[in-house]
Amino acid sequence: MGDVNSEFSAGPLDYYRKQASFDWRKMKEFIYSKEELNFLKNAHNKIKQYPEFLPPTTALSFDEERYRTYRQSAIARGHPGVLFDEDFFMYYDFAPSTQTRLAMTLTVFNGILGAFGDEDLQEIRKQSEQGKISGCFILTEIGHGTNVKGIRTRATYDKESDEFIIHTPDFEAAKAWGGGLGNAATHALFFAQLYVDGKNHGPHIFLAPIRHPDTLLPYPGVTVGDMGEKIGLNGVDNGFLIFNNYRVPRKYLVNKTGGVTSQGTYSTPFESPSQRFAASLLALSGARVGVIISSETLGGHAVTIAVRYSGVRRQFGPQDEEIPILEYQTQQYRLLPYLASVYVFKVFSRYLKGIFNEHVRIIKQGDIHDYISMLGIEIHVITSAAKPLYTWIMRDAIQSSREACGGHGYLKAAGIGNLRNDQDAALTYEGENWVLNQQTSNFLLKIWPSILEGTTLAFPVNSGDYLNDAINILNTFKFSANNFEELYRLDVILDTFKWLVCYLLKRTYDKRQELLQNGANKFDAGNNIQVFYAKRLSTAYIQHFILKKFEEKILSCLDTSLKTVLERILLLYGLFSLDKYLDVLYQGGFIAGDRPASLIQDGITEMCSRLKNDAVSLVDAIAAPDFVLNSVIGSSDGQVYHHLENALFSSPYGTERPTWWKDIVNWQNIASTPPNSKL
Ligand SMILES: Cc1cc2nc3c(=O)[nH]c(=O)nc-3n(C[C@H](O)[C@H](O)[C@H](O)COP(=O)(O)OP(=O)(O)OC[C@H]3O[C@@H](n4cnc5c(N)ncnc54)[C@H](O)[C@@H]3O)c2cc1C
Repeated sequence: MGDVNSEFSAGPLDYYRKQASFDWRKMKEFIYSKEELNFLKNAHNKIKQYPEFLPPTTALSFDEERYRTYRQSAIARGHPGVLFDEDFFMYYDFAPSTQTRLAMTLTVFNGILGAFGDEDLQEIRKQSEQGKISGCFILTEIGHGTNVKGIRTRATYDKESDEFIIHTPDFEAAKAWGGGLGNAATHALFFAQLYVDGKNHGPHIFLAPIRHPDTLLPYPGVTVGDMGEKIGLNGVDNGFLIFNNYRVPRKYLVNKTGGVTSQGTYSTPFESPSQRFAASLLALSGARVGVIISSETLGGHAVTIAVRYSGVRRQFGPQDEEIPILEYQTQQYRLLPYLASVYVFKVFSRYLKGIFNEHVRIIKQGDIHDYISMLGIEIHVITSAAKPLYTWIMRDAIQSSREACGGHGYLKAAGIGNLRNDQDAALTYEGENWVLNQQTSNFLLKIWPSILEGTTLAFPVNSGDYLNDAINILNTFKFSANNFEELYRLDVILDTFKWLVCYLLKRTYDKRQELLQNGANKFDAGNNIQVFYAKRLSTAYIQHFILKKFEEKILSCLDTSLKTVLERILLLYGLFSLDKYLDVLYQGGFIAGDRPASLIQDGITEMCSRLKNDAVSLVDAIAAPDFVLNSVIGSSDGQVYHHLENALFSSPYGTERPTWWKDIVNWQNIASTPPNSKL
């Protein structure tokens, strides 16, 4: 299943499959490139051959889960181009712990060495690519995460020995959370404050060998351990790392953004420390693109399970016969806007991956300043707003899917709980969502005065072109729809978002000026505009761009049946998103009276109802194979009760009497046991 050449088994989902207005195979081929479909098909065929990738038959202990993930990672490493592909981020559809591990140990570790390390470090990168060593990347410390400038690990240059002395002054300065570090990493890339002759040049990236590759024992001067059990992603060995005056050669400073000569002279190609720092952080955009694709994939799994279950599960009905719960307006509202989000996000992630890869290509051919070129900055601004939006909406998609499946959705065998726990970490890593959003809003606030002065700003990938026309948009744009026919036009929704961005930008900027004029310092003024101003600005900015890219995708569609359903998807996603801004639309006078809000809200339920009969085929087009979804209630044959029965009867806890059954019979013995006595 999942392959365009396969058929679904006949069963309870036929009712909806027969009503679909389009061919799910054509939709699949429209959303994914041929290359990606081939990759996924080969990857699925391959992993099916390994028991490590098949769903476990019993619950795994912490150590078993670790070992399983490690074995999966090793198998994936042994099949480059088949099970993972660094360039295309295509391995996100199965085994979230393994993907995360591979992303950190291969994509990020090798990517940073490749982009920022000079010739001396390329040998280490090659060894990592060949699997001779295992890397990790650690920015975070126990006491500092988002505030990278506040980290306290020190790297002091020692001219006598031509080495850096790496030191962790106390536990709060221990490097923390490194993925792949807890059990396995032989090498760590990490941020430390660079000191030369007593002067601090700020956080720089260093490399250190930390464990012997043959014995995995830490080198003297290194203490390394595991962060312990987490609420998800337990296959990933997130670790901590402490250095005790540990020495590494000078060449282990990853030096393209700033280096030290053997005479102890520091130099950087950048004009200011803040530019240098920005360039090293901009390089992390790639990992964010990975998180974006991963969360849209996990959200897609959850929505697939819930839509299929809703097509089969029946409760109540107008007459004797019960109806599928997908027929209920509430069920549609709880699932279909998220299904639409998954579609819109899939299209945007693929676009983002494309511009990111192109940027990396430019950097590889150009020089280090390309990181802070307008293209690099625009990509950073886009990923900084997209990562929070994707991960929050997919969190809601997974949670709503869980609830929409009722009690059975709460079973581990339903497959949604694991998705929720594994996806949850994405809200925090690669930039904590609330803080990351500020990167986008800060950039927009910075350019607002130039916009007011009439300077034309260039956006290389056109995410904010319309801002050059902001004054006109604010003065002339008004909500133009008076009825559904006028509302269901893509330009109406896109224009509304343009207005929202301009209005929120002006409002956020003005609010900050007001705070400053009332005596607030810059730090406080920046903090006190976040909740209802800057955060919503950042989100509106990316919503507009995502919608624009989906509209472009629709325009490229030549199949009328696909086009109609894609337009409905865009309208549903757009209206669902706009509903969250109704207060702003009223405040700014973009809409007035009760009609526009009713139109938008009725439009949402109307679009849900129009997409209802297509929902099962829409999930069929994006669904992972059954063995990947691993859900008793969400498999493609729709045989919910049959799979549920099998699961209950084959469970070791199913029909067996527990080994401690005598204690149930003689419960009074337990109750009368004196406190503190041994079991
Ligand atoms: C599963 C997992 C894997 C990870 N893997 C890695 C890894 O491989 N390498 C690595 O280096 N790190 C990794 N991390 C760490 C992760 O990157 C950090 O947790 C993240 O950057 C947030 O930092 P923090 O935990 O110190 O939170 P803090 O920065 O302390 O933030 C805590 C809270 O304070 C708020 N806050 C902080 N500053 C501000 C501000 N200026 N304005 C408003 N609110 C603010 C935040 O929004 C957040 O809610 C991982 C984390 C997890 C959970």
